[in-house]
Amino acid sequence: MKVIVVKDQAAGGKEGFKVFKNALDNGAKVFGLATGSTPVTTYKEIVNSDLDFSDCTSVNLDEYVGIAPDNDQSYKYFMQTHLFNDKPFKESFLPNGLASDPEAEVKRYDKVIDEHPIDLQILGIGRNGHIGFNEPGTPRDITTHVVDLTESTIEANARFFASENDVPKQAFSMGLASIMKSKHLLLEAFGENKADAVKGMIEGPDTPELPASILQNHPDVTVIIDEAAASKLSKKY
Ligand SMILES: N[C@@H]1[C@@H](O)[C@H](O)[C@@H](COP(=O)(O)O)O[C@@H]1O
Repeated sequence: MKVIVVKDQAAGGKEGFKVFKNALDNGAKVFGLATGSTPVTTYKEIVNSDLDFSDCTSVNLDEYVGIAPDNDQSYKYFMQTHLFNDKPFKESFLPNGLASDPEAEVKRYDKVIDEHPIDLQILGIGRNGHIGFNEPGTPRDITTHVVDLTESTIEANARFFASENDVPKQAFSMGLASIMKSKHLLLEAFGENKADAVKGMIEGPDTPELPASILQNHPDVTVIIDEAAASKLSKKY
């Protein structure tokens, strides 16, 4: 893993932007995208740049079950407002939170990923070490699936909703096996509440109990963290 420690999230956004620019300059056409507070500074740098994705495809990591794409809590809405309105892609894929047949939706999304191999996938990390919505204990050979969200994730994501009760209890998520197939991975983490997960991911045992530790097995991972998220690492990077 290439670990880059920056002062704060704003600086992290500038480093993240460089990774996107470099991928585009080297011919990347398919970008795996993530939501949450973590990637927003990277998306902001992209929006304020002259990077052009009109010839590219995006494939998002996850979406809540039961939420319509135009609902302002959907990940689709998040992507529109934080990136797509300013930087349109040729085509953009997300799981459909309203799919009436979840099994068929899972299959459809696996096909999307197979037909659009991801060149660069950006990831955040949950406080419990989840990536996408692959919670602790998720089998590592899993592709797209429906996840029952853990209490820790529901509580952490409640800040985006009126109350904790409004947070959906399930989500569609790209699986760990799908994520690991991406050519290049960029994981960002900012803030002290990510420090334990970051330590486990980089220095801890490679275990399904900390899903992000699977990245230790990927040949091309860039990790961008701020000083607070790096504060529990024993090695200096
Ligand atoms: N499914 C998302 C993840 O993709 C995200 O990385 C993580 C961290 O969120 P945040 O970036 O807001 O800290 O939580 C959510 O549950």
